[in-house]
Amino acid sequence: SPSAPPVTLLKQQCWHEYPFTTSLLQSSPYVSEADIITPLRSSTFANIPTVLISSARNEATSEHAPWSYPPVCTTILPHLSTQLCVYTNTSFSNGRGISIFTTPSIARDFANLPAFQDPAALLAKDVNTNSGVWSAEKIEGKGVGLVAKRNLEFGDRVTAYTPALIAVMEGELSTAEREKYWRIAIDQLPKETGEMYLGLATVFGIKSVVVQDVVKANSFQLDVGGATHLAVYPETSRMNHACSPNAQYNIDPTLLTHFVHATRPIEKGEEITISYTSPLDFTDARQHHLKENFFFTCSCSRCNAKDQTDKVFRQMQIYQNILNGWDKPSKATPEMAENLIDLYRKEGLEGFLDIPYGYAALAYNAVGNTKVAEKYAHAAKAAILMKDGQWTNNLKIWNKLLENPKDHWSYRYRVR
Ligand SMILES: C[S@@+](CC[C@H](N)C(=O)[O-])C[C@H]1O[C@@H](n2cnc3c(N)ncnc32)[C@H](O)[C@@H]1O
Repeated sequence: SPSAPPVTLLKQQCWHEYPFTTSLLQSSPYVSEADIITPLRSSTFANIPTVLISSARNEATSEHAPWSYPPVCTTILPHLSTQLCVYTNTSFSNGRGISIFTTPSIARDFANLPAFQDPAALLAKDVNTNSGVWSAEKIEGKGVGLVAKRNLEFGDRVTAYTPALIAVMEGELSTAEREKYWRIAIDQLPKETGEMYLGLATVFGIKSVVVQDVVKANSFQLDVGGATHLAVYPETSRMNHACSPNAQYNIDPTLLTHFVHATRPIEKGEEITISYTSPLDFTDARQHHLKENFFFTCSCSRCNAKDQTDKVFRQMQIYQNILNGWDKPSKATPEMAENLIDLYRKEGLEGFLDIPYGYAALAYNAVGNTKVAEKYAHAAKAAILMKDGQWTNNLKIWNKLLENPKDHWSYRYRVR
């Protein structure tokens, strides 16, 4: 009979936890209100090592390949024990260009990615091509947002873009120093890309630190070379937040590309939204996160129906706890997993269905119904691909079950 180590196995797999570790729209720690109140003074530079800026506008030479200019670097920073430099490739993706502020060693990691090594890889996936399904328009109370130009179905692609700027997270430079480097990064970009960047929304509207202000309002987290970077995708950045978003995003780190897909039918003229915070949280926590990090008060349908939303969320947690418990006897049933799926749908959480689909796959397998278990394992995989992309380990969990559901630890576990 199959071995049954479910509790520890689930813990190791942590699959029930991953909604809380999704890479969210990232609020940058840079630029604080203090920067507005206290004008930047020369004393800000007091403890900063002398900056070695080479002439940034030299002719491109193979000496710096794949970078179009000689890297512009700080001195070795004490805590990082390395320099940080601006690297720009102006011909990246058919002349869209890209600038990266990172360490020399991580810059080499970037340069080795398929995004740089294999331009056909971006073309093959139609990256940086206008999908024609959205337009950027003014939305009452939200600034600019993306609106559907035609009806969209589940799974339709909305956007796929590479960033204009990627900057490593560090706490060593002062706001003024950082701005100096990041400004070079933007100035070295092709004109159109640089202008698009500088036209994006800001949080504080402070001209002297505009490059960081744009990052504050618009960056996504991207992990490369073992370090967290902030990335700004100008077109995608126009997408506003909703706690029941109709689109879901994932970032492919090998292509540096941010993909967005529709998670339910979207009508022509409807706003296309993603979630900036975990929608699997109580309303106060979501509101707090949005206010603290993105400086707006969310008035989406779920926030406006706080009592109802929180009541449903509580019920979802109860179901999930039962379905995730593998002690016997158990109250978990396939019907409970079906109810959980319904609640996710009713709350407009179609982009997060990988979780209840996963519970359903296990709940059906646990009573020996391998056919329906397989159906839900496939559905969980499709949802994971949309939410976490193809590189996530979470796919392996369901591939394992699909190899042979009868050999899986969960098979008939609750009827034995
Ligand atoms: C990434 S930008 C989104 C695009 C932005 N609306 C623009 O005009 O470019 C994030 C900013 O948009 C605004 N925003 C996003 N979602 C919103 C919402 N649901 N309600 C109000 N403002 C929102 C906030 O000012 C937030 O800091």
